[in-house]
Amino acid sequence: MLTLFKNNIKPVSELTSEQTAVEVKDLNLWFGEKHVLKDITMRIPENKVTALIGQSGCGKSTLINCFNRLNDLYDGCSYNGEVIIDGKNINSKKVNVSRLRAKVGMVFQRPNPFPMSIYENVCYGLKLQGVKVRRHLDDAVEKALRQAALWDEVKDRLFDPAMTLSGGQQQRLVIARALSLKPKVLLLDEPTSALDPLTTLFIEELMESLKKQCTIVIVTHNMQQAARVSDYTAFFHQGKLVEYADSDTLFTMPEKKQTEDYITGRYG
Ligand SMILES: Nc1ncnc2c1ncn2[C@@H]1O[C@H](COP(=O)(O)OP(=O)(O)OP(=O)(O)O)[C@@H](O)[C@H]1O
Repeated sequence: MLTLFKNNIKPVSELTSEQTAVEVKDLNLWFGEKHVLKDITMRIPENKVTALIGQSGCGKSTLINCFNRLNDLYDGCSYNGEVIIDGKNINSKKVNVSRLRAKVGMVFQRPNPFPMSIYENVCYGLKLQGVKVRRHLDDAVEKALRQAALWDEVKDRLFDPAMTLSGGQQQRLVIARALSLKPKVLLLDEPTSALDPLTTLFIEELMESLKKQCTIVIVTHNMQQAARVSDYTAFFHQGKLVEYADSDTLFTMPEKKQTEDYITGRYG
């Protein structure tokens, strides 16, 4: 049996719970009457990049929003099934949602820095958590900005408004803001679709280095990007998980015709 793929990438069927950052079990979600996620079961491997692909409206964003309970913000949303992170079902009513959202960071398509300085943006979450000592905040800000490959560009202007940064810098700032809380999982919802090709490449390289410290889940419409950056890829259609495999296999030998049609651009 072939168990060792390149870069230590195992087939998804062989992932154990120790190697899993997020385990999704029989997850169903509705917006009102509309059944949006249908019986999703999958293991998202730790310290890897997993890409979610599929036609617009198939439920990719809704699924990652289940990993930090963002769907709770929408009236009329209901769900059942389990999402297990750190051995706990985060759908349980007992879960502290603020703590969960620190552990599971999120970056959206459009950079969304807060209207405050670069420095204040990065330490915003830490201050909310009660960190007050200036030296601790300084250290955390520098560390997060270095991890997001932004430190050299902003170290002399930390107290400038974040809005004075370019789009690509703003996106890295938002990544630094999430990293300052040492997330276990970083969710990226089409993080480069508003950026130019060079900045996109920069963010893609960043993902490769960040996966050493956290698990990355990226929603993308860009097949080349999914093939380039991800270790695993899941293909969804109309709320169902159609195929999930290591990316090399999914992009070169998909099992299902539907997957092949999508990745070769025959539909979608
Ligand atoms: N807050 C909401 N209220 C009602 N319906 C919603 C809400 N959010 C998403 N939907 C619906 O759920 C379905 C899945 O949407 P979702 O945004 O998850 O798809 P997606 O695959 O991420 O699409 P895209 O690639 O266009 O971002 C769509 O039919 C969408 O209209």
